[in-house]
Amino acid sequence: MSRDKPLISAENLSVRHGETVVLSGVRFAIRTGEIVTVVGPNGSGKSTLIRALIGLEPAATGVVTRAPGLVIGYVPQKLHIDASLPMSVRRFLSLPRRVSEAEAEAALARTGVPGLGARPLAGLSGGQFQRVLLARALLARPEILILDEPTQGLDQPGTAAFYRLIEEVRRESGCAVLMVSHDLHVVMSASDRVICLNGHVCCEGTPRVVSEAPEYRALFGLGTGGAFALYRHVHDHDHEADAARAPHAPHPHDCECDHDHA
Ligand SMILES: Nc1ncnc2c1ncn2[C@@H]1O[C@H](COP(=O)(O)OP(=O)(O)OP(=O)(O)O)[C@@H](O)[C@H]1O
Repeated sequence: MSRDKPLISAENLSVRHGETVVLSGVRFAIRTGEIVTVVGPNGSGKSTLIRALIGLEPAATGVVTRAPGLVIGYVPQKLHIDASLPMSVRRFLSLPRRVSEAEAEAALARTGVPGLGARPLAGLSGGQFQRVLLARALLARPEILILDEPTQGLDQPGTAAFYRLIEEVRRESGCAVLMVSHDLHVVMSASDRVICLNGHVCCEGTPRVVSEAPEYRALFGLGTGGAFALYRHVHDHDHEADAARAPHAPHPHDCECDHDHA
């Protein structure tokens, strides 16, 4: 696959849920080897963007293009497992492609949960389950890994280890990584590019410096980071055209981007 051609791209992408415009005018591209992180407040359309890029949500306007035959390893934000489902971790790892015992165990070891193969899927802790989901995604040998809030359920050391693992996977396999995360200060050090979403692409850029700043507290209420001060902004959108955006979504001018919307 050419390094220059995007693996996935979108032009003027809008997505509706019913009458509500959840995303509007999104331009996006990710290329081989890049780690791109999507951040934004709750309800800002992050999961919707991911799902639209994969083809799980139809575009209301615009177009999404995926490289022909692109192998995607997707870890969704939520995967409901019926507690009565008698499925072992080992069997789950063989869906949809059958993998050998050795491959399955290597993947589990890689993601920090060796020896879990015989356990019932429904009996795993949240953190173990996330790691098993990642193991399954890696077994597909993806050209792009797409992770929607992959560290939910992981403790702090687990979160840091998870991002180190993602970087390792990228380094070794050269795959691209697209993820949604709220762990901004951790993500900042591991991402090549950050996209701030707020119903549209509010700003995007390369993380430069890690610092403490009030913007992050104002936006996410967590009091750490200040990651929004780190973005090198590309201000390529028209806030006047946002009239039709979701009424419940945060107003674009509420976005704590480090630039002047006037
Ligand atoms: N299937 C659906 N039907 C109707 N509305 C939906 C549906 N899925 C999402 N929405 C709405 O679309 C908006 C964006 O949702 P989305 O899940 O993409 O946000 P998000 O940024 O990923 O949020 P979070 O950080 O809470 O995960 C929200 O207002 C949500 O209520």
